[in-house]
Amino acid sequence: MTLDAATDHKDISFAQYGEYWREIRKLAVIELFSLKKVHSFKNIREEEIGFMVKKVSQLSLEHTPVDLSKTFFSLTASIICRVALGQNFNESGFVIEQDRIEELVRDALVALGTITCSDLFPSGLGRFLDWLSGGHKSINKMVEELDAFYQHVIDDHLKPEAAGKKVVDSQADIVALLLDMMEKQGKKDYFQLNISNIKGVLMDIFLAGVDTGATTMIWAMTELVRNPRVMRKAQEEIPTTLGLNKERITEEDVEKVGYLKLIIKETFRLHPSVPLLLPRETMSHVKINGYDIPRKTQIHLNVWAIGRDPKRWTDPEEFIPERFANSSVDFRGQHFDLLPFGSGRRSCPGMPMAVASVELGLLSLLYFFDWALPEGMVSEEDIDMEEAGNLTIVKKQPLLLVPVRHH
Ligand code: HEM
Repeated sequence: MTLDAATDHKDISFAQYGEYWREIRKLAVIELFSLKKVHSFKNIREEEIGFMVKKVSQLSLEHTPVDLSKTFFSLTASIICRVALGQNFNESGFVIEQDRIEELVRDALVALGTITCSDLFPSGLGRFLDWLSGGHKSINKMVEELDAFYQHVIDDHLKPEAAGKKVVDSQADIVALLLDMMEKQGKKDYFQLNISNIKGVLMDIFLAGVDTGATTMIWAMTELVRNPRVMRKAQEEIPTTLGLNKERITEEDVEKVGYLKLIIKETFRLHPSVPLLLPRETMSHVKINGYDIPRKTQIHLNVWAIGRDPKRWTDPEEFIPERFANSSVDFRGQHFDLLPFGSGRRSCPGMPMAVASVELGLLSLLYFFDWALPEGMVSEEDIDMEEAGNLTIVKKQPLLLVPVRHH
């Protein structure tokens, strides 16, 4: 389900539908993803990353490899659960296991990225073939489970005792904000935010926010261990800038460490987590590079290939963060050579939130630990770089590294 699917209003016209969608997106961008809002969740990010460092520290005593893929997924799922739902995995009474949420998010993304028979044959034939293959059953089951989870969280927010947690509190979570918007909305005839819309927005935030952030951190750490020169340079700069006596890293610290920002840009270039962005549809006939593209053609933009295009980048397959040192190229949607968050009206509204978590997460792991290859792996070249997925691209094999706490 996407924001588009968040409306039950089946009897509205195409124009009204567009207007309806724009309203939800506008609300989301202004109310949920503004810089002020992102800043208000700073404590949550810092606290969750503190928990992650603590867990990795405990594991470092055993001198055994840590599954960083799992660690990063748990981190982003915990942050999104707190920011969006006000649900803290570290507190008791959580209605669904953290592992199960991660599993559902992964399965839902695979299902969304899979071309079904109904996509190819939108008539009854496609639906019949899907029914025969049984694929729709598992998707329905997954959506039902997530739906029940969101409903539970919404019911919790509607309880009288939750009233104190309302939006007066600058840290109110996204469900509280959406319920507040619903309560205060005016009476436009076709745009009425309802509970289904709220679940749709939550579904979008979950599917868009958990996997992408984790994937970016996994690839960044993978590239760092595969490129010891870059890792050394980062690990020299960090203590020189921040000193050695910090008990925890804050978002203010991130601003002081310039090389880390270049590393993250380089990771976005080589490993954009949504390699084909979201599909677009042409509104009218257009000609691009001499090719005729008819109206209503679905378009996929391959930002993965653009990031590796030798006409645009020197040594495109190499991980060289310095290429951005004296360059104005940025990933915020203005430079078409680097589009990990897309561009234009459908670009990622969660970008500031995502970048804040990725920077802080990586900086904390680099500040407190050195990272060694697991036993049996002789050189960095042994690290598997195979990619998997469809809508989002993950590292196929989990990233296993041994943390060595250095201060
Ligand atoms: C490093 C992490 C992230 C990356 C690389 C990323 C990337 C993207 C991309 C490429 C798109 C499609 C843009 C387009 O087609 O032009 C997108 C959409 C979206 N992202 Fe992100 N994203 C990240 C994190 C997040 C987070 C943390 C959230 C929410 C908290 C989020 C919320 C969304 C939403 C709601 C959409 C759909 C917007 C729409 O339908 O118009 N993203 N993201």
